[in-house]
Amino acid sequence: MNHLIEIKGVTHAYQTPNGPLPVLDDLNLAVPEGEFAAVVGPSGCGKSTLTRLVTGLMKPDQGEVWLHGQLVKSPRKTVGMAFQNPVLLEWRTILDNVILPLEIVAPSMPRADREARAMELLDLVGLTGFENKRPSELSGGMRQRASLCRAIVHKPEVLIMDEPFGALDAFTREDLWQTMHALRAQEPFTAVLITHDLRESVYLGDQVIVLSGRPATTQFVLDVDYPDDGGLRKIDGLYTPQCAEMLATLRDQIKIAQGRDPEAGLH
Ligand SMILES: Nc1ncnc2c1ncn2[C@@H]1O[C@H](COP(=O)(O)OP(=O)(O)OP(=O)(O)O)[C@@H](O)[C@H]1O
Repeated sequence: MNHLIEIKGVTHAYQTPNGPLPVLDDLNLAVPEGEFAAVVGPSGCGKSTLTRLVTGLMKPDQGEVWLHGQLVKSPRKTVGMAFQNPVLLEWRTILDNVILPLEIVAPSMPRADREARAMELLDLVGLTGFENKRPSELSGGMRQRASLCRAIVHKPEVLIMDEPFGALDAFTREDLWQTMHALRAQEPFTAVLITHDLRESVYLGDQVIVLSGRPATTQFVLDVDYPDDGGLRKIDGLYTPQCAEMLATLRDQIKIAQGRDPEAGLH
């Protein structure tokens, strides 16, 4: 199979005043082109560290990260990023914020073409009419929609998302989940989503990767078999026995990752 992202035997430790802090230990994962991988694991296990390695912002002590058949040795321009707090520039309009990656990756692209590309995405996420507003004039959910447009405007080879929906209320979050599927249907991309929300991981993921406690290794991989509704994933599907079973499996795996007994009660 053609894997767009391959992480092979990655081991990493941070150097701290108290000595090395091992964070990742012989971590392996592979994401095929066009697939959406959700990564879950105990708090502090090393999920964000993993994103820094995939984007080339850091080099692992051992092991290799491959993107599109190329060994990652330095920061990659062609990666899209979205974070919990959308870092939009207040002195730019929403349209100019979305255009920003094109200014870096495609400096010779005519302004009109950049605007057309950004407007196409803003339309897809329901932000037509807000393109000339400043970020502070938008709600948190709208800002996150704009930030998702900015993350994919330059058609990145991979989209990395670190808890992009974590700070949103439950209704807005579900709206954004559906927006993600709409964006993918329009222009397929390969994505890695870091999340603490197991329902989110199942709704959005083609595979869910459970990391062990720190130092993290790949503990379990769930291939998501979402109830099919004519090729569409509906939120209601989360409440079917099929999804309940996947969620129960993931909950048990998280307990194991935390060093708890899945058969035990709350404690
Ligand atoms: N630059 C750094 N220097 C030293 N230690 C670090 C550094 N960055 C992260 N750490 C530590 O490494 C561990 C893993 O951090 P990381 O942010 O990757 O975990 P995480 O799984 O994303 O956490 P959370 O689930 O809480 O968001 C944590 O204990 C953190 O304190």
